[in-house]
This record gives sequence, C-alpha cells and structure tokens, in this order.
Amino acid sequence: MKTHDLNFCYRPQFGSSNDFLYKGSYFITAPYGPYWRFMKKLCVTKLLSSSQLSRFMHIREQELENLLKYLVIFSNENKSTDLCLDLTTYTNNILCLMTMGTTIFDKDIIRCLVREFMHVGAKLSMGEVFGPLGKLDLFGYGKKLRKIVGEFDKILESFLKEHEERINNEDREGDMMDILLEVYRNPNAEVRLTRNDIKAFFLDILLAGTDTSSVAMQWAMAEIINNPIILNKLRAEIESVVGPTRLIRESDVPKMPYLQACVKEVLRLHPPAPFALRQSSDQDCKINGYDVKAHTRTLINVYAIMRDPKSWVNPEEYIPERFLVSGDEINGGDDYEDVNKMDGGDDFRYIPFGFGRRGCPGSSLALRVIHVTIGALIQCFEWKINGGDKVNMEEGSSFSVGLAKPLVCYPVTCFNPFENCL
Ligand code: HEM
Repeated sequence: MKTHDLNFCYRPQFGSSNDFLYKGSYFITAPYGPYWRFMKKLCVTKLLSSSQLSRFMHIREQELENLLKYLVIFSNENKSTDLCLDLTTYTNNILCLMTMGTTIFDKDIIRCLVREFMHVGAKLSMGEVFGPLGKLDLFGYGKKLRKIVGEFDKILESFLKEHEERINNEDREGDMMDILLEVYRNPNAEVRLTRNDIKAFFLDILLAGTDTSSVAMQWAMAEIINNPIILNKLRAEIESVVGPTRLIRESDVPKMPYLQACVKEVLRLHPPAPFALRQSSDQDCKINGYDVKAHTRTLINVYAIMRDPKSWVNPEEYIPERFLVSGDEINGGDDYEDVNKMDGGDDFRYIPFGFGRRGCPGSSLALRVIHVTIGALIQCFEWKINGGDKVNMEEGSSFSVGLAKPLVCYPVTCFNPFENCL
C-alpha cells in the first residue's frame, strides 16, 4: 500500500456516475490531479483543519446536549428508542451545521435524502454487473437517483444564496460554505471553483460523513452493552477523569486511554467503510510479482485486513485491551498494541480510515464526535435492550455496514447533567 499509493490514487467511475447532476465535480471520485489536490489541501488546511474543528466545538456540544436531553425524556417516560436512528440524526445535524451553519431547512430532510441516496446508489452500482446494459437503467434506479440529487440541488442552491446574501455580515462566523464561496469569488485562486463543485463537495461530505460516524457509534454501543465488564471499566475511567458532577468533554478524551481503546477496537472489528475503492493510474505496474494493468479497479478489503489472524490475536473478538500498552490483563501482554502507535502511519494492519493520499480527510472530526458521544452515553445512562439481554450483532448490508436490526433500547438515566436546567 505504501509503495504503490501513488499508482492507486484514483477512484473508479461507476456507470451510476452518469446519473449524477454534478458529474465531473465530485471530490471523492475526482481523478488524482490539480482539482483533487486543491480540494484536499483546502480540507487539510481549512475546511476540516484542527483549528476549524475547534471553532465549531460549540455546535458539537450543543447537539450532544440535545441528544442527551431527548434520551432523558425517553428515560423519564420509560419509553424505548431506536439508537441507530437517533445517532444518524445527530451526526447529520452536526455535519449540516458545521458545513452550512443554517437552520432554514429541516435538517431531517437532508438526513432522509442521504439515506435514500445511499440506498438507491448501492442498487444502481449493482447494475455494473450488466456491463454496457447497465446504462439502460432497466430498474429505473438512475431516474430515482437523478430525482434525489435534484432535491439536494434545490436545498443546496438555497443555502448558497442565503450565504451570498449574508456575505458582508461581520457578526456571523464563517462556516465551510463561506470558505468555499470565498475561493469561488477569488479570481486568483489556484483552481477556479464552480457552483457545482461547491454543491458536489457538500454532497460528498454528507454522504461520506453521516452514516460512517453513526454506524461506528452504533457498533460501539452494541459491543459495550453486550460486554458488562468493558462497560464497567469504561464507566470507572469516566468517573475518575471527569468526576461525578459534570458531563464529559472533548478535552477529557486524551486522558482516557480505555475510551480511546474501545473506539479503536470497534473501528477494527466493525469498519464502517469495509472496502477502499481505488483504481490504478494510466501506467501498468507490478505488485508482488503480479502484473496490474493500467486503470484496474481495485477493492482493498479493509474489513479482512483488520480481522486477519496473522496480524491479530483472537481477531473476531471485541478486546479493547489489545490497544493498551499494559493490556496484560488478558492473555499476558506481549500480543497487544500500543494505542498511540497505531494512528495510521506505516501500520497497514489497522486502516479504518483508509491510507495514503486518498485516506479519509474527515477522520479527526469523526473521532472527536465518536469518543465524546460514546463517553456521554455511557456516563449518563444504563441501557436495557428491547426483548432480551443482548444486542443482536448481525451485520446489515449497505455502503456503511451497520447493524442488521435497529438498536432499540431503553435508556435509564444514571447521571443527568442538565437536572437543574430542564
Ligand atoms: C467513522 C467514520 C469514518 C470512517 C470509518 C471513514 C472511512 C473512510 C474510508 C475507508 C475512506 C476511503 C479511504 C481510502 O481510499 O483509502 C474514506 C474517504 C473519505 N472520507 Fe471518510 N470516514 C469516516 C468519516 C468521514 C467524515 C466525518 C467525513 C467528512 C466530514 C469523511 C469524508 C471523506 C471523504 C471526502 C473521503 C474521500 C477522500 C478522497 O477521495 O480523497 N469521512 N473515509
């Protein structure tokens, strides 16, 4: 992966790409060239940079507060909730507010469109097996996809107009759309962005960021609920670092190795993006003695790599301790990994966010959200499963592989940080 990263820096174009309104503008499928490099630089230095993420911490805090208050109501009324749906709505809200900072539309419309897009897009990609016949759109999925993207377009266009009208209002904080509009208006920008480029970028971010983060949290909750020993260890860590009087914050996370290990382990065992889709460049190459033709579509099986018994002890089991240096409570130590040594880099056994140049630019945002949310859900509630003791761990099938069955459970409040504010 390291040696051939440059050779596999491209993404395949599926037949379905022809049905996308912003054909040629997408970042995720953009060929490795000046446009992709420009957008990537913008992501790293501005849109998803550490300072931009810190500036929007209040949005994440507010949305976490909303989620917890909503769950406290369910707890008070002794009602069950579908945590999968709650977490998807929550991540969608965070992304909408961070990217477009607007509330003029019901954010739930966007969540529904994202869901439909993923569903229809996956079916349309199946048309690839029909080769050139796929273009005939025999099942009408292409038409459906065009309709969904058309709906998105109307919403995004109105967000753009709203931002353009408020451009000189100095009181408001710049969101991602403001940053991109600035580049759009700059005649000297390294790459001239079109309106379609901006809209396609937002579609990419919503599609790549919503389900993935939500699915990771669903699996984390399912594994932790099913493992009371892990749950108690995690709760003890939260209590010792955060104390009994306030809610966990993002700034607590660096002091919580066990919480980090729980999240690392869930991304290993249940990677929300189980395949990295790549395509080779226009040059033939040789890998491990095999000839690989130019433009070869490649599926990198992230899921299998992170469950390979040659690299992992008991690979099918959820063992956060494997990421702790002092993980010798189980199996006697030497087989475990140092949580701090596995943040990407050269260790290609652990690649939940992909690798190299085309690796995920949203990983920092995703990790900020996932850690604090899991911490808060464990700190504030006990979880009772609807219809049994254990969560059903069957895997579903979609672009992001989540639980097959909804995670319906009863939250029982054990710490209410808003007691005096409700
Ligand atoms: C747990 C959450 C997430 C996981 C597991 C995940 C995983 C991945 C993976 C495996 C890839 C392909 C990398 C490769 O080919 O090597 C990817 C690409 C991408 N992800 Fe994520 N992702 C997550 C969250 C996010 C978020 C929150 C955003 C945006 C805010 C995002 C934006 C993107 C984009 C734009 C790409 C395409 C990058 C490119 O082609 O250059 N992801 N992600």
